[in-house]
Amino acid sequence: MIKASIIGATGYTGQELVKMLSGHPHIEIVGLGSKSYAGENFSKIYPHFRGIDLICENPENDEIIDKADIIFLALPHGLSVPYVKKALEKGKKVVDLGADFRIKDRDIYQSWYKTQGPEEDLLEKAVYGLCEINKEKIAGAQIVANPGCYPTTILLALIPLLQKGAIKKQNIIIDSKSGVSGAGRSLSLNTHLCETNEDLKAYGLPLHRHIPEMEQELSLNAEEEINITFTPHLIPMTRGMLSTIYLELEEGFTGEKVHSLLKEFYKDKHFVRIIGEGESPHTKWVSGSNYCDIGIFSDPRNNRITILSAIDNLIKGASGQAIQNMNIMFGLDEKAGLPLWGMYP
Ligand SMILES: NC(=O)C1=CN([C@@H]2O[C@H](COP(=O)(O)OP(=O)(O)OC[C@H]3O[C@@H](n4cnc5c(N)ncnc54)[C@H](OP(=O)(O)O)[C@@H]3O)[C@@H](O)[C@H]2O)C=CC1
Ligand SMILES: CC(=O)N[C@@H](CCC(=O)OP(=O)(O)O)C(=O)O
Repeated sequence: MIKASIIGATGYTGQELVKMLSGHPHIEIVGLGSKSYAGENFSKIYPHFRGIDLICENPENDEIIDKADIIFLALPHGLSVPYVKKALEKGKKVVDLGADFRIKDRDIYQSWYKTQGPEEDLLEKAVYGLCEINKEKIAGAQIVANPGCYPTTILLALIPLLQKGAIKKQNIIIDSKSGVSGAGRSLSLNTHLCETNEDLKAYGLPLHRHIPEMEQELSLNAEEEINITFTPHLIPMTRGMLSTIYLELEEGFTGEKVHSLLKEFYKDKHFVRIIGEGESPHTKWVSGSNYCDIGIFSDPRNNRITILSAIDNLIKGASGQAIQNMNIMFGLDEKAGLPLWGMYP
């Protein structure tokens, strides 16, 4: 069995990791790191885990890293570096769910996140963990930077189209919606029931911190500097994310061709489902699952297409993708430990 520790286990993504890893055929959970609940039984924090019998421990004690083969970091950004350093020194593998290792240009990271981030030599070791695109690199990585939730929906839809030259590389406009669990478990007015229920708002304007992550990966795949327009919205749902992407077609391409191109690109990639042309994905179809569902609408009057991409922000947008990355890093079946289907209704 491969031994796993989760640091930040008491957060929303942390508890999703516990849920899926505890049913994983090749994994034994050996450590749950929590500063606020060290010494407490995990099921006391989350009673839906009654019976799991795992005690949280202070993540600053080296033991949590020493006894594991893989460490999942599910911490707010700015906190991962010391844990990653320790893990790498001890020859362990790491999947970081936060943003600290995603952006390759340190100056860009520091200006958007207002925190130091990793030094260049450490940063260089990290692979961007978008499983369907970077599988070979992930397989050889010791540290994987798990993508952000919004970037997961958007990059999975756009990268194949940029690689095949199907869309104009500029003037990409994206409108995304996220459930409230995307903001994590900590209390804030923004996530208060009375403030979010029956409300719909854009936030993070004018420039949300996921923009540089998306522009980095899009530019890499387009071999040209790409700037996007991106507006995220908060919707009164617990989980789920839908991105609506407006694109101009390159000459010779139609919505139908783009649909076929995406189908072909993802035909052997289990967790991305290209649905019928003219069909909109639902967040409910992917809720509780590791799927990303992508739909396409043609707009021939304007020579545009609209792409819709849906995930569960806590699964494909975070903990499910993190486990998929771990499976690739250890040469396991990519689907191992991940739910076959989501929750419905
Ligand atoms: N929620 C989502 O949909 C997604 C989240 N992410 C990213 O994943 C990471 C975790 O997110 P999420 O689970 O939502 O966050 P939560 O706020 O729900 O949980 C964060 C966890 O970090 C721990 N923590 C907080 N401060 C410290 C500290 N100073 N030292 C050590 N541990 C600390 C807390 O545990 P304790 O107090 O018990 O120590 C808590 O369990 C973040 O970087 C987030 O941006 C990525 C994609 C999607
Ligand atoms: C609804 C909500 O607040 N969502 C978060 C996205 C969380 C996330 O997954 O982003 P990182 O992994 O990059 O931290 C936000 O917009 O900041």
